[in-house]
Amino acid sequence: MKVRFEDVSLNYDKQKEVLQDLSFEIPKGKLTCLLGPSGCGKSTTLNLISGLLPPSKGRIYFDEQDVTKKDALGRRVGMVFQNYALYPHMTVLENICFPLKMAKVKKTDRLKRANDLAKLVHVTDELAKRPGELSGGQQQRVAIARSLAKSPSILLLDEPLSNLDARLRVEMRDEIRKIQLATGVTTVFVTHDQDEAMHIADKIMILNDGKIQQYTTPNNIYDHPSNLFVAKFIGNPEANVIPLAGLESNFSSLIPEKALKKAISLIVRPESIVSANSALAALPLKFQGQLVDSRRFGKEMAVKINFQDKEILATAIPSEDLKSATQLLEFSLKTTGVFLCDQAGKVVWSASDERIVNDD
Ligand SMILES: Nc1ncnc2c1ncn2[C@@H]1O[C@H](COP(=O)(O)OP(=O)(O)OP(=O)(O)O)[C@@H](O)[C@H]1O
Repeated sequence: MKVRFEDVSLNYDKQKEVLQDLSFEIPKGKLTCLLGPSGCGKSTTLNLISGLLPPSKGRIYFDEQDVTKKDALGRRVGMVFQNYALYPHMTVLENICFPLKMAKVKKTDRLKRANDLAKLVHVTDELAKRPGELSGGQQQRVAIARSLAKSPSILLLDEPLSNLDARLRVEMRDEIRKIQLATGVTTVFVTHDQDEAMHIADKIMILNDGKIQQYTTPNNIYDHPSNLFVAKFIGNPEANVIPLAGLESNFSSLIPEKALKKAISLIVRPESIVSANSALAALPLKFQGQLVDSRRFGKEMAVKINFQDKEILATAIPSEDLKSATQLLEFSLKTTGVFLCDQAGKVVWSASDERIVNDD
């Protein structure tokens, strides 16, 4: 089932619009992540899809059917929340069966379905236990099985992994992806964790302040951010932002004049700064900066450089190229992860495709 929003707005208090004129389509059978900082409107968007909240304006479609006025039950969505919301007095089997019991599905049929789902989410050995006897990860598996029991049209997951420890998060993240691929259910997954979204999603919608910043594949988001917000929000450590004033002449042979005129900042990912003599230095640019600090964390390097009176971070300069504590470092840039943006934060040039993006 695909989901379509047409100019959807929402306010909770009839004053400030928490979401403003959202129009987008969530593709059928794919996993889409809603990603953004706290308060950007992710859960509100999810609740509009589920029917728990009616929009203040606009229309919502499931395939071609207008569901704007339908409630959550009528939309047949499955929901999983971060706190699992399992019934503590019921066994795992009873929890998974519960939605089917409410729907008056025959006992033999619901037991078969529950057993099939338990197998899918790997909780077959826990069926007789109560939620209190399970780990967080196991509880979340049961919650997912329960939400899938009635073959929902869409599965909605609201920060489902945030109560789990780091290792379990990664394990469950991969597990959810496998379950989604095995069932083919259209899934919307809310997270504020970019790593989670990058690993699990077919498409990522980045929200900020109630507006869509960019909506595309994880690789596109990383390689071709549409604006400064996305470029800084995605990528860890964060991209460096350097004022372009005084550097324009370095770029004049590389960049069309029109783009250069508009550009005010250079955005460079830390891994895109390389030693000038490196074979990876793909752009015909050379800069000098003062080494401020360097640290190695296992396979990772963190080199701080004072450049244009600003401290920037480089993670791809090898320790062999660092000779003295305060040396002048000559560095260059890779073609990937290098962008120019204008006053409004819009990316107007991207080194990786050497074309003007957003040329209007
Ligand atoms: N029931 C409500 N009444 C009034 N304002 C609300 C309500 N729920 C959310 N908001 C406001 O709407 C905005 C979006 O909230 P929402 O919960 O959708 O954000 P979010 O991106 O899911 O945040 P988080 O990651 O912190 O859960 C926030 O400014 C929030 O304060």
